[in-house]
Amino acid sequence: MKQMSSSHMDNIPSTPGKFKMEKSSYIQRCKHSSSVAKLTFFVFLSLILVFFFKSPSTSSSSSASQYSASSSISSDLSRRSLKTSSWGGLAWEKRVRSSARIRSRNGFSVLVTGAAGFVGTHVSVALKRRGDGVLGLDNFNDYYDPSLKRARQALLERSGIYIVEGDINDAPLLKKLFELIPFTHVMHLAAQAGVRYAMENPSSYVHSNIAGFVNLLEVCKSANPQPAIVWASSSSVYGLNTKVPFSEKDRTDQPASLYAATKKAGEEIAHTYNHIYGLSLTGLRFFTVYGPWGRPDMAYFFFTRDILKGKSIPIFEAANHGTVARDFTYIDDIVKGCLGALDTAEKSTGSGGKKRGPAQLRVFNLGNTSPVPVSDLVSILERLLKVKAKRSVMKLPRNGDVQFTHANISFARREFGYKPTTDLQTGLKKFVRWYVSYYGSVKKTDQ
Ligand SMILES: O=C(O)[C@H]1O[C@H](OP(=O)(O)OP(=O)(O)OC[C@H]2O[C@@H](n3ccc(=O)[nH]c3=O)[C@H](O)[C@@H]2O)[C@H](O)[C@@H](O)[C@@H]1O
Repeated sequence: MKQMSSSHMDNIPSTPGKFKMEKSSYIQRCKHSSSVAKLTFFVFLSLILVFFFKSPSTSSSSSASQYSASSSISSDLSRRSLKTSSWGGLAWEKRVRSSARIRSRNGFSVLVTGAAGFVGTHVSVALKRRGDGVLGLDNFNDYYDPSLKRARQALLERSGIYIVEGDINDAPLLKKLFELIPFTHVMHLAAQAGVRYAMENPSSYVHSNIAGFVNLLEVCKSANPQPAIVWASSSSVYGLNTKVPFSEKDRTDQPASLYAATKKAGEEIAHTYNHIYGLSLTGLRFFTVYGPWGRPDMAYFFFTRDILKGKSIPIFEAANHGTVARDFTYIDDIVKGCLGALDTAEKSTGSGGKKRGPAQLRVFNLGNTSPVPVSDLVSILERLLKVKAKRSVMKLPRNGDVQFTHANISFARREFGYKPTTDLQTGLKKFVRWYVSYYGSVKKTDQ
């Protein structure tokens, strides 16, 4: 097994694609047209295109709300992105090759989807640091502040990692990447995350976590060689289970949110592609991952922001004042788990879309094994920020949250020595240090 490197980045500074309009080519063509009829036609066409691309459900800013677009529009968009997306060309291919170049003996070449995301950024840096070739893929959607994703991208660029801007639903783009690079592994982290947002925008979960995953697997199964795939599932698949700690052997057929249901669907889809095509697939059930460069939609992150702003913090509690708790897991421990899973992933067995023998299929819990009540999380933040939180205790809303998570990690420990070492207090200290350095120490930060 390769050495696992830690990814301390606390001190250094998934979803429809982006569509760039090529208005100028139309304008130029209009200029050179001798026929008035042609001119009128092109102006008309341009107006339609401008209207189409600027309409709220299809704007190039890839807004979170656009996911509610109908499936016919989104598949139409995927096709359009081929004509208008900015990838391709010799300079682009050179950047792709250089980023994916392996720099250590027996190194991997890894396609990291969701590379501008929280876990994706940390995993990419750790892989690069140990000499693996890393190519990122991300659509930079605005489910949360895209400027944070751009800052992570800048961080990766400084490590020599290029992020291709595109969507996992874009099959021609994925095929092109596999044509250029014989990836040994795919670290698939692009997803629509967040439990509660699934009630607001269900189709974004289907688009990224189901359609996008299938699209990626379709390309991987036809690639030659087929890569081994490690991908992000979620602790939320344990749903309404009450037996703790959660073991991989437990039932996962009672999801409490559509998010959880799409991750569970991903696990079943993984089974199918493993069974039919011989793809090596490892799903990682992450337990509430937190840390520097984290996701602003997660409680520890926006609690920090709101405590500093003097805003009140909604702390959920279950019926009869029941404790709501999470097995919060620090990002560096998760990175070690991801690398351990990659290092022990066996090769896929198929080629040219045909299975040649049985392939590895695994699912692991990656948690911290010590659940902490949300109210204790707030107390730790108060101490670290030296600000008293305005607590507003409220009933756990019925929007997908479960009361309790707790990982049994013995399988990951046995298979690749996974052993989390960061408790919540230590991890949050690193997060707060990063938060203050990133957003400034001003208490009334506004992001
Ligand atoms: O473990 C996982 O698989 C999941 O972990 C997190 O989901 P969650 O644990 O719900 O994380 P947060 O949204 O940060 O919530 C943490 C805790 O704070 C509580 N909370 C959240 C929001 C709020 O306003 N108040 C509040 O008390 C939640 O009920 C939960 O117990 C991530 O958001 C998911 O993407 C991920 O898949």
